[in-house]
Amino acid sequence: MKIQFYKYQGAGNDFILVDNRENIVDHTNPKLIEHLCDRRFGIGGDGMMFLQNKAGYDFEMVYYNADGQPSSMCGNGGRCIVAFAKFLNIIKTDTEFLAVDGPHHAKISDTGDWVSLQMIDVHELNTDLDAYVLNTGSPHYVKLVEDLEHRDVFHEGKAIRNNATYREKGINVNFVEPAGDGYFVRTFERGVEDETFACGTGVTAVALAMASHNQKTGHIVTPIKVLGGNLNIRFNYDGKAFTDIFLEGPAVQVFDGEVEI
Ligand SMILES: N[C@H](CCC[C@H](N)C(=O)O)C(=O)O
Repeated sequence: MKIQFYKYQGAGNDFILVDNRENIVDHTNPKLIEHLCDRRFGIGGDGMMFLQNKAGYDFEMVYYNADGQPSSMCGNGGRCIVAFAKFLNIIKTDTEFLAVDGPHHAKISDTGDWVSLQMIDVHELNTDLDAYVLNTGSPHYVKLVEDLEHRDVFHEGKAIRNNATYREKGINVNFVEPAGDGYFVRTFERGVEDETFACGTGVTAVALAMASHNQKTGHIVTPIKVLGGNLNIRFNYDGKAFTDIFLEGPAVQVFDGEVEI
């Protein structure tokens, strides 16, 4: 069977999207998703998403990592599926959709390429030696480093993701250093098992952890540079809970096509 697919990227984190409102694709086949995400034998992507109908919401986001396995929340994927929903004329500039971590509100620019996605509130921030560990819809490890540009993020990130603490469930590993009035972040992503050009739930985790690290409270806006561009995180922090968290940035349709599945 041939299906229509659309390729999107959000700050270089890239995804294959399918309009599955007619439920034509059985996406419970990890080998198929893994093949389609393969950058040489398939379309290529950090993950794959299916837009589906859901009573009470504009749509449902079903997300898989590049390894073909169902995943926790994908922030950049959430921003891209909102742009996809606008492209499909399902929404205009505001939306409420359902994802694996619950309902999400999002706004999209009239031009359809800038999306502000509300993330779940965060009430727990733990530490692991000198790193921070928190869940922003996906689990994240955040470590302040120096000379990030020259660090071996793949091997250092892979080692942490597979150590005795995290091996079983995995974790996304974010390395961060101050840059301008924000931060530079590089991420080794679970389920991609490689460094990606951006990680939305990851930069969100970094912004929250850095507010706590610097003991900043109130309404905070954190600009973050990633390999694939720039993202912005806005949130409220009272010293305990992080609320009204928005991940903002570009979401661009790169190409579309048909693929035999
Ligand atoms: N790899 C992540 C999910 C995708 C996260 C990332 N692409 C984002 O933008 O949040 C995990 O397995 O937890």
